[in-house]
Amino acid sequence: MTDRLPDDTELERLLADPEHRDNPLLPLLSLLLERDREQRARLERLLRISDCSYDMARGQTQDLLQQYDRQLRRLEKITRISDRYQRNLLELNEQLKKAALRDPLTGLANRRLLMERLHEELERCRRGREPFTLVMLDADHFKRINDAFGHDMGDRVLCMMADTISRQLRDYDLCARWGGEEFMLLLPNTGLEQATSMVERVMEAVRALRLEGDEQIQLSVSAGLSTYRPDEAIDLTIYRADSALIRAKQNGRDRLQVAQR
Ligand SMILES: Nc1nc2c(ncn2[C@@H]2O[C@H](COP(=O)(O)OP(=O)(O)OP(=O)(O)O)[C@@H](O)[C@H]2O)c(=O)[nH]1
Repeated sequence: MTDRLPDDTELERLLADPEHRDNPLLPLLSLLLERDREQRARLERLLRISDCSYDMARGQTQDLLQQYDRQLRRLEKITRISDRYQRNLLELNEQLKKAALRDPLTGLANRRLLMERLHEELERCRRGREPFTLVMLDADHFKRINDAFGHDMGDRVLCMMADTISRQLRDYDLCARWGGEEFMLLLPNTGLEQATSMVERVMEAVRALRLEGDEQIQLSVSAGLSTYRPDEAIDLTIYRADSALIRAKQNGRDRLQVAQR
């Protein structure tokens, strides 16, 4: 007798063999064979179903992983965009802040920045530092430049003047555009004598400026100086510098005048 189980065909052949026709177990064995077939068929079906659901589950997992990857890439992109956007906003904010404190034509400090710096200087003076000097500068006969060469050339001359004046100053001085063709210098820690020689240097530099295409035009500025008196209102210092400037103009222009006491 062999260990191997007979397969279906062999079993059928045995059961159909006339030799076993009278065997009382024949109907039972036929039934058992039938049941066995059914059980195997059921088992195969179950295995197929389980393979199928495994494939489905694997497919779904891959789909989810791909979706997750896509979301991750999208998120990275959004983060990059938002970082860039924030950086742009910060830069824009900085530029706006700067623009709010600068004169758009000459790039000099505007009145607002000047007033901020003046208040800082007042604080320093209150803490016992040397006083500062204010200088009001005004281009002489500027209307003639505009009339003779046009407003655009007038603008260029103002920029040249702004640049020339600024170059004569120290790092901690400030040159602001006060109005039209008027500039204000804030010279911290500077008494009248030192301020006077600085302004003479500024005036000399302006005189040396030449307009392209017209070497004959003589540019000049008039100046009014006033040194801050401890505890006075800043408006008063400005007023005295302005009055000195008016006198410089009245006295013939291209000169500096020191504020009277
Ligand atoms: N091109 C140009 N001209 C300006 C600007 N701001 C003011 N001005 C001109 O500057 C001139 C100032 O004229 P005035 O106040 O009569 O003074 P001025 O001709 O300089 O004469 P004095 O100050 O008395 O020496 C005017 O013609 C203004 O139009 C500017 O931003 N650009």
